[in-house]
Amino acid sequence: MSKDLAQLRSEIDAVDRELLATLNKRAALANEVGELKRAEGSNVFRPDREAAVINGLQSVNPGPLKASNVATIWREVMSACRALEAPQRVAYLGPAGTFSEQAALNFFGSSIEHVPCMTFDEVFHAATSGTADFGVVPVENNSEGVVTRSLDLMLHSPLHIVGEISLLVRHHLLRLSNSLDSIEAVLAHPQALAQCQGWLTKHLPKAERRAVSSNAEGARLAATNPAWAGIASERAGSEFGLHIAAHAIQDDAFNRTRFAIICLPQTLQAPQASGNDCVSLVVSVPNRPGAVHDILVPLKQHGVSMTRFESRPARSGQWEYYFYIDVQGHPSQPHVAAALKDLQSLCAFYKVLGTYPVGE
Ligand SMILES: O=C(O)C(=O)C[C@]1(C(=O)O)C=C[C@@H](O)C=C1
Repeated sequence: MSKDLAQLRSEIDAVDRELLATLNKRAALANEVGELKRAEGSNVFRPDREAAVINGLQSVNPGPLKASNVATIWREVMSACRALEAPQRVAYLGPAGTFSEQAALNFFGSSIEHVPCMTFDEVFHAATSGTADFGVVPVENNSEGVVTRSLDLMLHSPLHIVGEISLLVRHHLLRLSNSLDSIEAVLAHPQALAQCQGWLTKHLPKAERRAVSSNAEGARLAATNPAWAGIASERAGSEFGLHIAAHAIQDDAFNRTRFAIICLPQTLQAPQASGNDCVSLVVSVPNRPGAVHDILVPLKQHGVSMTRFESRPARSGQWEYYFYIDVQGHPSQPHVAAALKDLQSLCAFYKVLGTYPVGE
């Protein structure tokens, strides 16, 4: 005879108690690891170890839990254990409810100390000055291209990139009512206004588009005036008590943003090779014909794939540029090391922004 609901629930209760005892045993072990690390002065956050834990469990997972469930659960378990060792402070473009905050939570799990900042400059400053251990900044959107301020700030920053994460970004039109009538202004970050420009032109041609410091800030302001609307996430909408007047208004249905995880080298050194890695560089070349072509030759010669090539003005008053280049691989691989060495010898300026596992 099959079990009834009460029986099944009482079995679930018993398993939950076993799980709780086991999780606490794990947390106590992590506490001991924390003491060891404090004694030797080593880093608490070890993303390479966390990835190995998750991969190891996925490889022996008999189901019915899916591999992705295993990853989600253990990311949170390790986030909680890590916070017992030492809470990791993470700076991002706030206020609460931004996609940057979501990216921080997806990467570190929810047991972090939040350091919301007003601008990207402030995120860099927080991570450089020690107010935060890590920063999370958007670097690229698949429909709008690079986030120029983040790239410009990386150029002279002592921070390096230790990880990346990409998010599917769905923008909603949020306001105090759920209609599209009588909207005088739409307030959002310039990137979001750009990502929704087609929809805005079609549905709200008369509304002013007002750039503000973040989408969540736009949502916050929209909650103060019934004639204003914001463009932001569902979370920002609930945070400020707004209705979704129009769902998913971004022009590209597969609108994704890539975020970089940045920190001082003493907080976390470049992660070891994971098997699927990326090196981010910024270089400039002497101002002569063919110089840009020349720097690509070593990559071809050593069989290294380039996954990104962006240029930014050098602001020297001349027509000079910095080139942001991502290549596949890890410098511990001889062909990657050889390609980078040859490339560096051709550059007037060469800086490795980071070596890190390719994100989801
Ligand atoms: O193995 C470690 O170094 C730990 O600190 C333990 C642990 C974990 O919970 O498994 C926690 C934090 C680290 O980022 C990696 C793993």
